[in-house]
Amino acid sequence: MRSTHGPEFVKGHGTQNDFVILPDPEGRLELTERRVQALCDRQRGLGADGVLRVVRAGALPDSPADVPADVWFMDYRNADGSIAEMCGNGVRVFARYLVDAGLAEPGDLLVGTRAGVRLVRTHDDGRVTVDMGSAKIFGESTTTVSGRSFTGVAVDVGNPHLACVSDIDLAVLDLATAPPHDEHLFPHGVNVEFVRPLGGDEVQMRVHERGVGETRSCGTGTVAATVAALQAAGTDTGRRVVHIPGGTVEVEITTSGSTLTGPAVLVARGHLDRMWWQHA
Ligand SMILES: N[C@@H](CCC[C@H](N)C(=O)O)C(=O)O
Repeated sequence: MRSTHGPEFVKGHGTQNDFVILPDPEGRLELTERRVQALCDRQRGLGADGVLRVVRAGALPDSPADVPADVWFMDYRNADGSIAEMCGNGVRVFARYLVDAGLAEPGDLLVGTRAGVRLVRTHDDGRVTVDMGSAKIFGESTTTVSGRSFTGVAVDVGNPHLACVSDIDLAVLDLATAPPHDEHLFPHGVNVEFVRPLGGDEVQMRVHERGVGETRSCGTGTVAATVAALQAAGTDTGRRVVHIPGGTVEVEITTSGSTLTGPAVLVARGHLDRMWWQHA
């Protein structure tokens, strides 16, 4: 009987921001927009917020010049098939996969992304810390959700964010559709965070992700939310514990950069059906 096995996959999540991981060291998979959409579809596919292809940087024709060829590269795609520069929850899950698969030693390792190389540290308790680089404010903007208008800061975390701090009950927001954004400030779209300070160093956040919709967590979004919450508190460095619908992460902003710490979980592994993959 002919094998029905198609490409190998692993399913994982970081605070319930979930991913299909596709090991493809030599970059042989034809990962089209339609295939990414099919994989992420929660009815006709495996279901996920995004896809993480595991490929050597040197095997990817469009990998950034500053990523060494032998580094494992996180080729990240949103559920709608679009490419994004960076994914903070994805990097943690990606690192967990590398260690689990024996492709990297536990502890410190490097991951290539379209936003540059990131230093990642896996911990024995299942958490992973990512050096997220410097998160830069590049403007101020507004959006409207559920008839309420919000002002926020535009933050570059490798990818673009609008992080809006307010005291309103986040549960009342309808994030079923994308909040409108300023096309001039965000010509390639934007991830939008709604952030509520809870007192002390804790904040609550909900997010609408570019190319996905509302997700239960967004790692780069939690960094943007922390930058915005710190600014609202009159400072530009510090730490925040960010509560998202899918769990809790910790973010630290320093004068030179930022770190994100949170869980990374591998859930299942298997093979896609060969016929399904061919027709996806
Ligand atoms: N979920 C991610 C962000 C994924 C990319 C984002 N949707 C974009 O298009 O920029 C995270 O954890 O950071």
